[in-house]
Amino acid sequence: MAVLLVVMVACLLAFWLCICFAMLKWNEIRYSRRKGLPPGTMGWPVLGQTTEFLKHGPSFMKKQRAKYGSVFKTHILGCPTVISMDPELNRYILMNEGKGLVPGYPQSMLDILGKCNIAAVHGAAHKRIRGSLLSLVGPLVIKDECLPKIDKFTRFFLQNWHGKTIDIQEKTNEGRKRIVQMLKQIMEQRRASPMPYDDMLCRLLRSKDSKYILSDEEIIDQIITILYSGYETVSTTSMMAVKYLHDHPKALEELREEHFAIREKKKPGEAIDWNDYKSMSFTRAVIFETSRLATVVNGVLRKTTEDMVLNGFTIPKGWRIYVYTREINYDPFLYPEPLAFNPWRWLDKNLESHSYCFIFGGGSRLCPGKELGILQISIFLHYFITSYRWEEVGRNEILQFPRVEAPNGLHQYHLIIVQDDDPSRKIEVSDGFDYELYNRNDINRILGPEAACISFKDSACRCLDYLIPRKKKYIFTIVGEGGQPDLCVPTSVSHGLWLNIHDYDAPTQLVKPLERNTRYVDAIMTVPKGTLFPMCGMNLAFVRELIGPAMNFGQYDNMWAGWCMKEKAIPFFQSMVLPKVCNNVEKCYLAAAGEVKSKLGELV
Ligand code: HEM
Repeated sequence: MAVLLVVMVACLLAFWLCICFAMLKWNEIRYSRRKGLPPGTMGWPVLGQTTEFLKHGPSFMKKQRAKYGSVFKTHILGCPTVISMDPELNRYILMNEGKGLVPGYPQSMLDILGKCNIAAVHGAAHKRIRGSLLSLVGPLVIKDECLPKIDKFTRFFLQNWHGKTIDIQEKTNEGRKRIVQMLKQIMEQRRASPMPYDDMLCRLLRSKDSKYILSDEEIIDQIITILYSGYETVSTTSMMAVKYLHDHPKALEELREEHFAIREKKKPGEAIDWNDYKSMSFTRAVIFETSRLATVVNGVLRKTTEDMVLNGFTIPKGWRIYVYTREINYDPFLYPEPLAFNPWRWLDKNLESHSYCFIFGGGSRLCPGKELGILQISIFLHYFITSYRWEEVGRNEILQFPRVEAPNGLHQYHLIIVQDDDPSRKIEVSDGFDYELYNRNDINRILGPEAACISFKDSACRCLDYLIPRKKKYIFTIVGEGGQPDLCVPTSVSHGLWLNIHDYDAPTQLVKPLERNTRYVDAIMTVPKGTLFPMCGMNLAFVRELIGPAMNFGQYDNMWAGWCMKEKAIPFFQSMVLPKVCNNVEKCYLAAAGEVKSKLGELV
């Protein structure tokens, strides 16, 4: 019987492998009928290599380049695509739009930005929309109109950041429909109002230049494009600049000198003017180095409108070309020691304008918001570094692909603070912590009649933490005046032993996460898997996923109140019957732990 089963499984596996192989082969043959295509593989039918591309990003690109050279074919994001990592060809494509090339951005992006947006149009329509956009954000306008507003806004925005944890790259995700509706309403109000508003929308509505009079639909798409294109690039570059400056004190020191020199010439509260901005040469260098090293834009997309011969390969009509410019940012010939953050290299002005600097694109689609973006980041850095010293909280993960992102913002902790004394007293928590505060009244309200399981005569109220469902992998409990649990090595449970541990209060612990006592007492104890280990719930850290609901604290008041609370847990314990073989305490514990894990696991 077992042999038959093995044979059947092997046959099924072989059949499945044959199908996969046939599908891959069929997809390759389908495309190989076309002559002159670049080398490369098209992956699976329909899906192509999208999964590998999105999962591995830059390393996928490098691997393919090692196999096939700087120009190769693939199938990503629903479209047959030629990827060019060849600087010369990239430059040619950017400079020669119109000769069989148009923007090739995915439909999903065009759906957000609208069919009149700048990336959806080409030829004369592109010239007109781009001209209108430059009349809003071009260098002349930003000097006279944008700078004073950006200065005022940034000063206001940066007020009261003292002691706070800030997510500079805060995420916003508004649906197009809502924005369109809002813009339509505002446009109606503006038209009906005699008030002279002084902003981009108003200038679009009352454009005096007949070349740039846009329809309502075009105005809406133009505004959404500005919001979309200018938001993420500027916020991500600002976030990364703050990160790099934090990691490179010499660069920060030089930047501070530049900005304090500007402030010294000014009265307190006086705004930045154009000359001040123009004197910020090291700031500009920091912004360029940040954009290069972080590579906020990996490349741009184009589409062929006819069969084209590029670098000796024929690219069929309708194929996408991913002009992948990321690698050029790390070219050691252009940027010696390319992985080092070295803003000083940009003080040589020729670097900004060299032929292969594609940080802001190139050719007829060179970023029209380039100077506006640099101005916004410069003003932000000015007020930020002249007003604050800052500390990075924890070791934050930075994702590089498909977009540069700090997925957890600049927070590391989410605090559940349980106040166990008089609930009429209000605990003051400093600004900037990501926290929830509960007192006895809150616990009574949340748990209703079952709140009795949390005693306020002792310290059991801290166990409320475990009852609040959330998807955190680690739980740390720190008692007000207590020690410091430590999860700096892979650990399932770590317990503050109150031995030579800093006697900090909890908030101090949080702001000094790296401060550790080196005089550890050699008191390591190995607890075998599956053994019940009684311990106190204070100053404890554990991996929630690993420990599960079988966590049990030795003292009565530290018993995990969750056991009593969950409606499912009560009947479970009432009806639990252990097998007869459990004839000693240890066997009973183990059997009970097994039952808990299998039947109450879902409660974690
Ligand atoms: C650090 C900041 C920025 C970076 C790194 C950046 C980068 C780029 C790049 C690489 C392109 C070329 C796209 C292509 O060729 O298809 C581009 C185009 C564009 N950018 Fe920016 N950008 C930044 C800031 C801004 C800002 C603040 C705005 C706001 C107005 C803006 C608006 C646009 C628009 C509308 C286009 C399309 C131009 C066209 O198709 O003619 N960008 N940007």
